[in-house]
Amino acid sequence: MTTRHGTAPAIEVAGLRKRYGQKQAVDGLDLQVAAGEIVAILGPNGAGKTTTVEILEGYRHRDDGHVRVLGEDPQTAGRAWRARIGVVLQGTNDLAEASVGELVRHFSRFYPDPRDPDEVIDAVGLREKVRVRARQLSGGQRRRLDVALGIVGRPDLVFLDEPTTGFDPQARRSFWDLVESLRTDGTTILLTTHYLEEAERLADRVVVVADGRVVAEGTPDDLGGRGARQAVVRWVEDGAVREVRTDTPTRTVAELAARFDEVPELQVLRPTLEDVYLGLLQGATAPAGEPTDAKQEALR
Ligand SMILES: Nc1ncnc2c1ncn2[C@@H]1O[C@H](COP(=O)(O)OP(=O)(O)OP(=O)(O)O)[C@@H](O)[C@H]1O
Repeated sequence: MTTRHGTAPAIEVAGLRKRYGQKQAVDGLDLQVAAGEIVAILGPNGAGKTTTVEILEGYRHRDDGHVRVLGEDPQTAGRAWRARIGVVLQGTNDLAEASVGELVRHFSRFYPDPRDPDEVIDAVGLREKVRVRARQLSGGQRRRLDVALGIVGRPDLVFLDEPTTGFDPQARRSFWDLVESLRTDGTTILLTTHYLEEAERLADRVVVVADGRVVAEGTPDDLGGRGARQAVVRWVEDGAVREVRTDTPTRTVAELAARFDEVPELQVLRPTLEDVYLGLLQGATAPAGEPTDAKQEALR
């Protein structure tokens, strides 16, 4: 992959481990992120996502494993390294008396080649709030400010830990546009999210973590063999639901179209990323819309 920072991986993690007391939060996690790539880490609550991200950001020490972020060990990396990293902290309350405009301008001064603070404020949709104090913002607006502070330094690598939690749908869409523009700039992004649609929309690659380990990874289209799954064509005939599982749904639909004027209640179902994700977590995957055995019996 050719980016403004060459071809060295942005993140390399092998055998990462972290324990809190009796809890093995990260248990042999491996991860590679190429420069310019957008990777989404998915996983249930408590899977070890935030712990991993905090270790990569240099905010938490690991017990074991190899970690390199932009070529350096985050535990020992210095200020020049930190200036290349964009961190979106979760709900910090420091500086809450300062206004949006003051904060973004203030943070921009810490970096050698910052983005224009006004452009960043526009990009996160806070233009109308530029004179409002941080503590007077709503939860979603506060989160957008956190994102602004994370990207104003024009970082090479941005960590986004659940960036759109608390966003309304419109704010989420404009945030996705913002991530797309960071992608165009060649920024590497590691994000964690519980929104499958967000991962599907933004990520080049999805990594599923459970119990502190990677259990699956792939592109959003191919995760868990999703692309190779058969489609289910379903329709109603003689008052009963009929369905066919097939690799060639277009042909099936064409055959049905030849028999009916309009195929009653025609549906073509593919497994969604959420179906595949939930299936992976259960250790067994099921195609979308696949009836349970009992329901299938009833359909026959
Ligand atoms: N500072 C801490 N002290 C003790 N245990 C912790 C600490 N931080 C996290 N844990 C535990 O480690 C495990 C992993 O937590 P982590 O926050 O990394 O998970 P997560 O995947 O980010 O979860 P979520 O989706 O809920 O944010 C959990 O069981 C959590 O309770």
